[in-house]
Order: sequence, then C-alpha cells, then structure tokens
Amino acid sequence: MLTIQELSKKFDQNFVVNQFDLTIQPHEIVAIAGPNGAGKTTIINCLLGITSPTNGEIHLDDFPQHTKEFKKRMAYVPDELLLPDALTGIEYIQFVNRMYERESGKKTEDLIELFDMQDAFKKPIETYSHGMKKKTQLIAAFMLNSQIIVLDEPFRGLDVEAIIMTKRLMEKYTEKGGSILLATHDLLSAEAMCNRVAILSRGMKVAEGHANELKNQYDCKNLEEVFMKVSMLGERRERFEKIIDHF
Ligand SMILES: Nc1ncnc2c1ncn2[C@@H]1O[C@H](COP(=O)(O)OP(=O)(O)OP(=O)(O)O)[C@@H](O)[C@H]1O
Repeated sequence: MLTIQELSKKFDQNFVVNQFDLTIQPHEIVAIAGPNGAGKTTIINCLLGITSPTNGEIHLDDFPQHTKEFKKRMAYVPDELLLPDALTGIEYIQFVNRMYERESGKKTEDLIELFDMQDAFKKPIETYSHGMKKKTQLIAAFMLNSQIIVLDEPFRGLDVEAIIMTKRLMEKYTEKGGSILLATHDLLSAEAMCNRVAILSRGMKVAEGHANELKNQYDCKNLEEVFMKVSMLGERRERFEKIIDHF
C-alpha cells in the first residue's frame, strides 16, 4: 500500500502542496486531477525523490520513500518524453532492466508486440514520433513487475489503439494486485477507470472519492462538473460563461 501523509512542499515561501494525504491499496487505480499548477507534478516528484518535501511522509508498505526497496517497487511514466535519443528502443529497455537489476524476458517481448514496436525498436529513439516515445516509456514501466506504477498523462500523444491497449494493461495490472497512481486532465477516463479520484486545487485536496460518490455528493452529472465546482476554476465560472456568450 502506498501512503502519503501530510505532504507539503514550499517554493519561495508559497505552499504549492499543502497537507496532502492519499493512500492507494493493491488492486486500485487512483487519479489525481487538478487545474494547471495545482501541484500534481510536485507530488509525483516527491514520490520519485526528485523534489524533497518540506513536510510529510511517503511509504510503500513499511519502506520509506528514500529507500532502495521503495524505489525498486515503483515504476514511472513521465509526461515529458526524456529519453536517450542515440539509443535504440531495445538498448533503452536493456538499460532500464540493468538499472532495476533484472533480465528482459517474454513479458517485455509481449509488450513490444502489443504496442506494435518490433520494427521501431531496432532504430534510434531520435527517429520516433511523440506517440512512439510514449509507447517506449509504457513498455519500460509495465515490464518491471513493480508494485506500483505512477502514470503522468499516459494517454497524451497515443493513437486510439494504443490508448485502448494502455487502459487494458492498467486494468490487468491492478487485477493482478498492482496499484496505479494516475495524474491526468482526462476526467472522462478517470471517471471510467479509477476506484477513486482526488481533486487538487492550489495544492490542497478539495475532494476525494469514487466518481459516483463525488457526483452524488456535489449533485453533478459527471466528474467534469464536480471538478468545476470544487476546483478554483469554479470561482471563474460566471466569467467564463459571459466571455463565451459574447464570443
Ligand atoms: N522548482 C520550482 N520553483 C518554484 N515554483 C515551482 C517549482 N516547481 C513548481 N513550482 C510551482 O508549483 C506549483 C505547482 O506546480 P506543478 O507543476 O506541481 O503543477 P501541476 O498540477 O503538475 O500543473 P500542470 O497541470 O500544469 O502540469 C505551480 O505554481 C508552479 O509554478
């Protein structure tokens, strides 16, 4: 189980994440949604050890965030496509396997086939399209047999087939006991797939629950409406409507 307790991060005297709590059990997909600048990436960076929190604790079972055991159990697909351009896809996969001290196996081959990357993987990453780079990162994350995968906007740039494959993989991975933390602006997918959604606004968690619970609680038709009601965008709603009416 991933536990984030009272996580706060301050940049230049401003709290960009404030007393954030979240737990993710095995078999769960949990989304963090929030407007631009709400603090999603900062939370992920704290999970990965890229940013050190100002306050708070992060554990995977009994392992604190800074331990090797924690890091070995976590895989990550970033929103930004930072990959070594000169390597081929195969060489990159071998590099990730070495980092995690494991061998490439049948599962990796199956994932390469699933994302239709057999031919591309023989060529350097610099020749890949945006979607092909995203597929490379998804293959590298799902091959690891990790306990949790953090997915930051995993569907951005993927074609329809790859989106369907990724969603099926996410479901299968959690069915088998894995946990997924999904940071996304895609509320339709979050509503359809996630066991819980946590909505962030200005670094604070302003709502959390299953999409149906949130819709009932806030008397909304869908998660997008809930999002507008509880996030800072709600405050600007009247102004939006006026601008659109006069457009
Ligand atoms: N290194 C930094 N120094 C100062 N401020 C930062 C730094 N990194 C992030 N911030 C600020 O922290 C806030 C949260 O940013 P963050 O990137 O976590 O938001 P986000 O929810 O991921 O946004 P988006 O949806 O646009 O990706 C923003 O106001 C941002 O300007």
